[in-house]
Amino acid sequence: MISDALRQSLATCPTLPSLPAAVLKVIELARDPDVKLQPLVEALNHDPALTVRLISLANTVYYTLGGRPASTLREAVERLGLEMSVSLALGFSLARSYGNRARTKGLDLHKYWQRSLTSAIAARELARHVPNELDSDTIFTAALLQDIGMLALDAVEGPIYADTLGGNLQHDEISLRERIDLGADHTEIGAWLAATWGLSPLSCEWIRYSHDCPVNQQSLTGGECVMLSGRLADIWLAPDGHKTLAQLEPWLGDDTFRSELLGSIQEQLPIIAELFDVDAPDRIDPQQLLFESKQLLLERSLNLYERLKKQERELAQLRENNAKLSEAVRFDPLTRLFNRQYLMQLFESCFCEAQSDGSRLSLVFIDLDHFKQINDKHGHHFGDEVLRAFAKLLQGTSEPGTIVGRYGGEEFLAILKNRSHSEASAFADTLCAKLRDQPLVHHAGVPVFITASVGVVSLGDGDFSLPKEMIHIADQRMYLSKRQGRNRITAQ
Ligand SMILES: Nc1nc2c(ncn2[C@@H]2O[C@H](COP(=O)(O)OP(=O)(O)OP(=O)(O)O)[C@@H](O)[C@H]2O)c(=O)[nH]1
Repeated sequence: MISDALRQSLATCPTLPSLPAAVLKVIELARDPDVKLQPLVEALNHDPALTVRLISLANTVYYTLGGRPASTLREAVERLGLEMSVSLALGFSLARSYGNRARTKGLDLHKYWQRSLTSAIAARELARHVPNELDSDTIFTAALLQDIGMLALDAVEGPIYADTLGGNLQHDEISLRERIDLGADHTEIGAWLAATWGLSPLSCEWIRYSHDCPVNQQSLTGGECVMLSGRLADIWLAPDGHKTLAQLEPWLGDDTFRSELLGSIQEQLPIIAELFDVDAPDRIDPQQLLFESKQLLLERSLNLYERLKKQERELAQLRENNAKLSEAVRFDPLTRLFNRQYLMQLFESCFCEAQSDGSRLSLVFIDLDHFKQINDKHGHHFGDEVLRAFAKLLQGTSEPGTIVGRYGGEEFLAILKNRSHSEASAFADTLCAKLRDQPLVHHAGVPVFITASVGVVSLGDGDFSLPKEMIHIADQRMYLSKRQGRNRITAQ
């Protein structure tokens, strides 16, 4: 949005880009859909300089196409087409009134006109090359005037605008700086100016959105041809043209299309530039530029591929860490059985389930006997080995569905879902029998037998209202086994 203050300055600025009466008349006439050629030619005839230029443009190779040269303005306008004639009359008079010489500070007018003309040609050529039927002459006008707001800002804000433009900015960066420094960018001002001259609403809209990014990749609209035109012009005017070309890749079709497009823009540049008294931008080598832009895109996609691979590796690592973390949350690192915390969670849910559906539930509390002696006698490391061996035995003795885990140091729990008290006692018997029958481990080739004190409890043994009450009873029964001499099972 243009601020009121800026709008006021624009409205009263005496040096704002302006059009001679003849051109304003021509614009007004051209807006009439039934416009006749004669009054338009008459209006243009009031400006001899314009007349000469329009005739000379109509006689360039581009428009003559082998026919006889145009000698009158009428013939020239017929050949150029109405919209094109209006557009050129407009451009000529602006260039004439505003000059195009390079200045030391602020807007470089020569560069300005080079970009405007290149954009206009680029937009028109693009419109001609895309399959859609587009009004290439109106597109030419909008592209030619897309930066006209820069002339206006230069006239209104002189020194401030010179600072805004300082620092060798890219064109997109200029728009951004204008919005920051002046509250509006030159496309807004340009559209406003074009409207005051009576240009069609469509032309004003295309100027306003000329610096946006096109949405369609398959079939460009007129406005989108204008949007791409300034960027196409930058292929000639900004450094690293191949980078600009690479950025335009999504909209410019295949290599043949691109090569033809660049070739035809390049062909017309000197003709139009000469008419506007501007040096044509340095020639580019379309093939070389296409090659470099393809190389760049290839490099980028390789980099992208590398980055993708790196991200995939990071994701895999993250997943692995996550899995380790969730394992650490559930498992005891020494025995690989469930740890106490997770065991309690499981037991609580088994307890609640059994309470609610009346199913059976039993608990076996196991404490290895004289474990301190094992450590003291053979070392802590050997003690660890014993704990691992017992965990393996416990797991091997359990039926599928029995939950076993390490409750603490040398204490273990077995949760037997849907198992009666006698079934749990039988399980404890089998376990203790195994311990008695075979050595759990060997130390230096010598068999080491371990025994355990066990407590068994079932849900039906008491009026348990909390899971911890049942564990407490199992623990007490295990202690009873200890007190009664160890290596035994207490189930009552
Ligand atoms: N090697 C090893 N020892 C452990 C581990 N956790 C606990 N302990 C040891 O287990 C021993 C338990 O000793 P106590 O509580 O006195 O029990 P105990 O020697 O088995 O005697 P009773 O239970 O009365 O038969 C302590 O020496 C702890 O250091 C472990 O992860 N590895």
